[in-house]
Amino acid sequence: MQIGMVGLGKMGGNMAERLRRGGHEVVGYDHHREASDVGSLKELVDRLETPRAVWVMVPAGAPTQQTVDELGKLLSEGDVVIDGGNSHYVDDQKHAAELAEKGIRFVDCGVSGGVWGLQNGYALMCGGDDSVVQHMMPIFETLKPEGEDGFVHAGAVGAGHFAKMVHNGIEYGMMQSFAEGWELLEASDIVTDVKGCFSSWRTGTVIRSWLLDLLVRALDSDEHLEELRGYAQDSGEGRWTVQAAVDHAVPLPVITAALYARFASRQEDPPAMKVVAALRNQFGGHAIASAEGSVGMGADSPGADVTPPKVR
Ligand SMILES: NC(=O)c1ccc[n+]([C@@H]2O[C@H](COP(=O)([O-])OP(=O)(O)OC[C@H]3O[C@@H](n4cnc5c(N)ncnc54)[C@H](O)[C@@H]3O)[C@@H](O)[C@H]2O)c1
Ligand SMILES: O=C(O)[C@H](O)[C@@H](O)[C@H](O)[C@H](O)COP(=O)(O)O
Repeated sequence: MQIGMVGLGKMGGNMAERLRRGGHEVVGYDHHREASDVGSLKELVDRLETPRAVWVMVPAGAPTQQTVDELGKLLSEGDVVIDGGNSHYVDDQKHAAELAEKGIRFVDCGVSGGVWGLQNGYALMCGGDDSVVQHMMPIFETLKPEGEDGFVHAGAVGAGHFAKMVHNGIEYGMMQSFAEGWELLEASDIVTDVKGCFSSWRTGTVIRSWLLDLLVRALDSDEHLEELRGYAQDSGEGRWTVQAAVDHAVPLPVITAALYARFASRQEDPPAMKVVAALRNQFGGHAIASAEGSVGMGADSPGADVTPPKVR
């Protein structure tokens, strides 16, 4: 099958390669000219035979919106746009409606597998009409991992990215759980081979998993993660998962805590904890750490000369 790929970065570049290896013809376009087969989105569209199929694999938000807007002007009735980036499912519903005005069909496709997908295949979660999903099946079959699993047509437009969003929420919780277990083991004196524990858990245990394999891989190159800062970004999926949970009144304490742990990781000196320290000092005369780094009540500490209330 012939397909256009917009965005040839870590994901789109490897996906184009996997599709080519699978016998498909791929025309790639990226802002970075050296990675591209064509010089513009218009040229990409002109190179494809109708009905055309264009896979969008650029960052979610403005880059995806801009690409969908431009494709809406360039494509024709019967053509297909697939958004494989980590877009918010709410955006899918808007994009599908905009493209439908010209008879252009839309599929949202959550993609998982990261930079390992070229060799392992990409897990795919699709949303859209059955007819257009069936039409694109040769592409999905080549991208997905071998075997029966690794592909789902999750529902109507938006369902693919909704499923990917929840997948990523689970990913946040699992990673945070490994992280906390690792910190506790490192802090203890009892266990002297922390990496050995994680490595041994890869076989036979209840928690054996790909994330565990990847953690052991990271520890193999930096056993105590001394080369890293404890700083974690997020690109939206966790926030949207928590927002959807609020909308549906579904309690997600683990995923929410994992998201908040990332926010906390970016704070050098957490402002909220200043309030907690100030209040402990006010009511209990408890020690505070000064901005300069010393710890203590200080000569002018209110706790130093306050007579505590009598306990009845
Ligand atoms: N990296 C992952 O593990 C992973 C996994 C699944 C999904 N995703 C999603 O896939 C998408 C791409 O991720 P990535 O990791 O390949 O990012 P990336 O930054 O490696 O690549 C994005 C590419 O898109 C190009 N680009 C940006 N805007 C463009 C535009 N308007 N027109 C043409 N090209 C444009 C950039 O030049 C870049 O080469 C994102 O939505 C991301 O969230 C990433
Ligand atoms: O399933 C996957 O392949 C990953 O989840 C992938 O989608 C990507 O690595 C996330 O974009 C990271 O998301 P955060 O930046 O929110 O951690």
